[in-house]
Amino acid sequence: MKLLEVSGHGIPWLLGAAYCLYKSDSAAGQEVLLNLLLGLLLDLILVGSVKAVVRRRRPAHNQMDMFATFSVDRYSFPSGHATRAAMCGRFLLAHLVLAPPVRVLVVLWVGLVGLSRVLLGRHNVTDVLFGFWMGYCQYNLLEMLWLSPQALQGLLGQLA
Ligand SMILES: CC(C)=CCC/C(C)=C/COP(=O)(O)O
Repeated sequence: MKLLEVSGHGIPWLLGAAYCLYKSDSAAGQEVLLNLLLGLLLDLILVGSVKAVVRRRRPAHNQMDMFATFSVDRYSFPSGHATRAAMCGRFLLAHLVLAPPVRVLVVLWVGLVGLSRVLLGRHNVTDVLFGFWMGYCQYNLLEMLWLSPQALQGLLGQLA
């Protein structure tokens, strides 16, 4: 359960995407990884905002022993792990060429991350279900905001 928790945490995803971006030598790879990073940041902002507005307490039996949390993470609605798993799961399925068994594993991982949030006592079922829906929608938003290489060049040009 703890391993599933780490696998859906923001830090490994952010560090992993940043490292792959640093190592990537193809324009297509860089485009995908930069947009993944954008999605991960967007997820943190949106989940933090909803948590701060709704302020639903975590289940009473939860022990707050998670690593690297923000102050809003004392709230439980929605599950940030569920939003991230759903969004990243869709991202991987859409942007990586994966064999069918691996695609099944990705979907299984998304479901198991959600299940582990409830079994670890971190969340109520509704936090996770809403999190899955929100993560699914966040992926749609990311597709709409998708930064093309041209947009990136324009952005970097403006910064320089
Ligand atoms: C410090 C960073 C980058 C992310 C925090 C990730 C986190 C601990 C989210 C809380 O998830 P749940 O809402 O599922 O408990």
